Amino acid sequence: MNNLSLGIMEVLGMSLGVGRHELREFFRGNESIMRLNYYPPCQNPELALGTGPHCDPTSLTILHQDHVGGLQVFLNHTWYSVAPNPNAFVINIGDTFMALSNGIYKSCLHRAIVNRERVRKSLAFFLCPAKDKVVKPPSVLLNKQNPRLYPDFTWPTLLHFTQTHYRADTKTLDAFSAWLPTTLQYPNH
Ligand SMILES: O=C(O)CCC(=O)C(=O)O
Ligand SMILES: [Fe+2]
Repeated sequence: MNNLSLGIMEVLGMSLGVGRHELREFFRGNESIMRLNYYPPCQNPELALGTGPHCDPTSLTILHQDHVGGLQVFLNHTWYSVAPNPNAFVINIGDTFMALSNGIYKSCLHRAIVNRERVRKSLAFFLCPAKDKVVKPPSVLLNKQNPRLYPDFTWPTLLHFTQTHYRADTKTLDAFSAWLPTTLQYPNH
């Protein structure tokens, strides 16, 4: 998974015009997380969600769904189901990569619904930068027309923010950018 995520970073780096090695290098020694989600059957699936709407605060998510299905993404005011395919991964951009690409790649709002009959499992690998890496876009992505959108930060600070101050949604990076200067002023915040 780690190798695959770094390979995807090479492709994303090439698509951004920053070259093949820069992002792979950035994620060297990464602090990635693997999570198994287990969704039991639910008597009232229309009243419950398996995972509520959120954007992943991490950099890149590689998600494996089993054959049951339940992942949905939000696009143009509509929730779309992502067809389950146990032979494929779903690749999701997270907020940290949105910041790293200076907003060129966008994180996407998604959720998981439950159903009445069947257990569902999904496996998610989240690529996250090493603790001390400062998240800032490569300089080739910045110019007068494309100024910095987000401040410098490190992954543990964003993780702390989303775990204790804010439920990750489409506005996480904006809320984080507003909150960050207050923590520098009051470090125990
Ligand atoms: O179970 C799923 O399909 C989605 C899970 C998810 O979004 C997450 O773990 O961040
Ligand atoms: Fe997610």
